[in-house]
Amino acid sequence: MAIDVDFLRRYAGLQRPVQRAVDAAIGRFAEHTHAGLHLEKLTGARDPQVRTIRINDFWRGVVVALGGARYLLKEVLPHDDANAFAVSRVFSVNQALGVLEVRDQTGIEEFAQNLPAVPPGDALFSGVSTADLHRLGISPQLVPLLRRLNDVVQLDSLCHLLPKAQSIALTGLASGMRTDEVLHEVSELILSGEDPGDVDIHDLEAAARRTPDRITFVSGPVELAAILAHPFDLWRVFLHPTQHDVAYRVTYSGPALVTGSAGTGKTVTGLHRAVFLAGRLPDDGSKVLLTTFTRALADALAAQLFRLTGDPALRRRIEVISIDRLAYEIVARHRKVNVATDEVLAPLWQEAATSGSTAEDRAGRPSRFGSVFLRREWEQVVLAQQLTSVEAYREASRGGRGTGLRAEYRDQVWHAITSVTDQLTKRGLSTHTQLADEAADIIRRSSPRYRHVVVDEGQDLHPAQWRLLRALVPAGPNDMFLLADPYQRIYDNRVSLSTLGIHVRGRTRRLNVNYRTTHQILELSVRVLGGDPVVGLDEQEDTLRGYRAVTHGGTPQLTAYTDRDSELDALIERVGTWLEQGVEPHAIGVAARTGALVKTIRRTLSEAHIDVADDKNGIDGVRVDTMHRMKGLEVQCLAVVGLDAAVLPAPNAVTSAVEDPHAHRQDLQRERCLLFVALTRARDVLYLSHSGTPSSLLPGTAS
Ligand SMILES: Nc1ncnc2c1ncn2[C@@H]1O[C@H](COP(=O)(O)OP(=O)(O)OP(=O)(O)O)[C@@H](O)[C@H]1O
Repeated sequence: MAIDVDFLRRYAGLQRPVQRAVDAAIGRFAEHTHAGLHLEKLTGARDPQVRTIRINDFWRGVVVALGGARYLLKEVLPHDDANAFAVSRVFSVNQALGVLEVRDQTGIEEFAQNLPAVPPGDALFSGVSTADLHRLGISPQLVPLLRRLNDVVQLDSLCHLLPKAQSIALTGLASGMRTDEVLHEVSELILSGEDPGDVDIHDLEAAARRTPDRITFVSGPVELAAILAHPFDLWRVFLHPTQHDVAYRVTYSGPALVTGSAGTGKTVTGLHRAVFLAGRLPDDGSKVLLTTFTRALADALAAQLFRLTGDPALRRRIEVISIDRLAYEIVARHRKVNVATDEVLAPLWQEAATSGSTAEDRAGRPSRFGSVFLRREWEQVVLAQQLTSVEAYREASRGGRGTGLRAEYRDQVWHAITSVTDQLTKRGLSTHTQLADEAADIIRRSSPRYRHVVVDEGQDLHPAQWRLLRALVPAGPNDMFLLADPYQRIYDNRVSLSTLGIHVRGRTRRLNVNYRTTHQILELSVRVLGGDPVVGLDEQEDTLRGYRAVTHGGTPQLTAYTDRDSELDALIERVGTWLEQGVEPHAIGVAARTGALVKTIRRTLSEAHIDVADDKNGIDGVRVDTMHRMKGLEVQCLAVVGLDAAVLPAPNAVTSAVEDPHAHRQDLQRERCLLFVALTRARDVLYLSHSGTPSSLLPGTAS
């Protein structure tokens, strides 16, 4: 049995007793078809393969016979609507794309009757040959009618009755595109450019299997019940053809990298991959590691995994844990671990920056390096390359770290760094990055722990974390499945996987369709990025060509206030309106650049009696967080506030252009990515505000 996405959407909206009646009817239907009983056909049906089944006195299901004993559950509708639907629809295979299509045949016939005759030579498609229409997947039965259209207004009315692919193709042709351009566009939009292989227009089942974004096959009642239990989570069941192909490919000969910008379903694809791999593991205790950047994201992954598979045996084979936690646990099995928190580290770096030796700058003045510079140098150069001596540091390449450092500066920087690391050693403290390398060493000395690893949010991992991941799984087919978006890199880790022994060449795939945000929100978010090229984990320049959203909505609103108080008053009103409109508190988010501003907003909303979420204490409410902590999450309505020139880009996170122009550009780009991450968390509604001068990162303001 197969299920259509329309059926599931409709089912989700039914009252529970009706849902139960649907469940029972499907059960009876399955038994009857197994017993070889046939459903009664409808008189006057345009397509003899369409039938209906009784749910109760008021509701009926619409079913399509795909051939053999296979049936597609297409719809569930009130009695009369179900009959009208079933009588009018025709199911067929698109001869160009191989996907299953449905058209409103009765509607098309009525349309044809009302169409005025067209004088010969004046027809809309007179310049397009029948062979070309065929090549584009237009149903042969439609061609005589298409020959009678003489303008795009008529075409628009007809398109509502046609399958999506055919309506896209005809609209493209009517707009003056060439046949090959239209074919390319349709194939991209419907199949993501995949080759459908040999198409048999009589094989409805094969066509249904080529339509995984609309149709899913279930193996039996258990799987069916699991799907019906969560009808809103369409992602669990319907994957876009590219997502499907990427997640369910039987073998990648080595590490595979899936890129795609915000909301393209990387996480969803990674979850499906983890389940697919787990399902193929022998029952000998082997495991899949599913890991990500932070604990909050790992918790979100675990919750999604729980919804994706109800099979406890499968779930046991997938370990979901953040990379920091994993490193900690591995090391903690060998020695007592105390993690150096930011509260401990910040003053240490501050002290290193303000005391210790100085070197002379070019003008002969004594100079020191700032704490942010020193800390980044330690993480991005010293720890990244595992440098353990000043000699090694003097020789090290500082690729991506801005202008060069003279030898005497390097000695000074090394001295400052060791003053901090000595302190850490003395106090028995380790940072997460240090723990990752220590854990990698431990694993290398023992043995790999997993058969496969799946890594989400890979763009922000540190080389030490990649070394750990590499050690955790033996190199070979399907060893590593990596998901990353270089446009969402919001920390400073610039990694080349190949230098870390992770070779993805020839195994990179791209997802382009954004399922989360509206076209309007995406358009604004992409403008924030500013068009500077970014380099991915595979060292290739990334591009946003083809990146698009499938839904439309209102234009994001940017509002200016003279001061913060009025901005926050407006925020209270905005959030209040969303709540009044029935948006659940946890589906509302508020993001700001700094922790201080987040604190103020939390307090302000609480004082206005709006519940604010508190994960630590399990309190549900509006999620108010920094842009960094919004990474990977999504909400229905989002307010991004405090977008003032003085706050974004954050002055303390951007090296001055005078000090280091290269680092300055990189820092600005990172701040842009951060704003991009924040804006793309919004599903339906995005509200932006600032006090005083707006941030230069907002489109339309000078940068
Ligand atoms: N094939 C699909 N059908 C329906 N919804 C989908 C599909 N794929 C993804 N989605 C939905 O789109 C949203 C984004 O998916 P997901 O979080 O996997 O994207 P992502 O690429 O990991 O995003 P980001 O990088 O921004 O965190 C989710 O709400 C998800 O349920």
